[in-house]
Amino acid sequence: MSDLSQPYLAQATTAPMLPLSLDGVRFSHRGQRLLGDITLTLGAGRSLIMGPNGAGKSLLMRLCHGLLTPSAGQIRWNGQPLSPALALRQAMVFQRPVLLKRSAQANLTYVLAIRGCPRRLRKPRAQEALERFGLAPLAQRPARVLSGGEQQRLALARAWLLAPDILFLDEPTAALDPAAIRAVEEAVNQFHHRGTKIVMTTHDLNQARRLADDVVFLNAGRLLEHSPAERFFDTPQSSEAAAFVRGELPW
Ligand SMILES: Nc1ncnc2c1ncn2[C@@H]1O[C@H](COP(=O)(O)OP(=O)(O)OP(=O)(O)O)[C@@H](O)[C@H]1O
Repeated sequence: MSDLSQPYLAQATTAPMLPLSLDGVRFSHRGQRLLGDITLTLGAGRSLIMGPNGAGKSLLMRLCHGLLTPSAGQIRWNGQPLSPALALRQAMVFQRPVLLKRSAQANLTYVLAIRGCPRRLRKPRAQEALERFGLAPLAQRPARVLSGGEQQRLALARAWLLAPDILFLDEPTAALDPAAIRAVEEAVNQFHHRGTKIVMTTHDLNQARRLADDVVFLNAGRLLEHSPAERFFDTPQSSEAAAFVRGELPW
């Protein structure tokens, strides 16, 4: 009997993916520079991307995840450009998760099937993930009628089965109530304790204080600061970050 808490690995490569490094990364649209030039290195741990509305947080994550292509500059994973094999080793969870019109359990067995997990292992593995994220009683419920917090945890359970080296989360707790926020934070920490690199955006300063190992602070498409969390919150280096930490920049 295989250990269901261990990931089903179908990766073609297991070479370390970190550090994630951005060198002069720029993103322009119709001649307007929306982000740039970003030079940044992210190592292990939980990196929280913060900044006011429109700062470029989502753009930065989408570029790193490979959903967008930089207009200039380079993104490297341990020195390598993103390849299809490396892309399989990262996952992204959005504010409104994209779920299949099937049961919660079937959303999970589906990704296992796609990744080549043998049929007999799919349901037990899906069940383990549902239990891990407190969703076991909802296994047969259509995923799309789950509450916002439940959908978010289902998206995390699905990511868990993919055993990503890197997990990107774009405002995963926006519009959730405090209990649901805590549940998502606990889920994020389960990934962290498994050794998954977390890159996450949030507007919630308290959440960032609870989760962050380091903070990337963007304002108006520019990188103003990348610091260990304690330093960012205690002695922000720029006046913009200081205003943001005091809650004086519009979110
Ligand atoms: N695909 C795109 N095409 C054109 N403009 C875009 C595109 N995506 C984002 N933008 C613009 O780029 C800027 C940064 O957007 P982004 O979504 O990254 O901000 P954000 O920091 O995540 O903001 P918020 O906190 O409001 O979610 C915004 O002005 C946005 O309108």
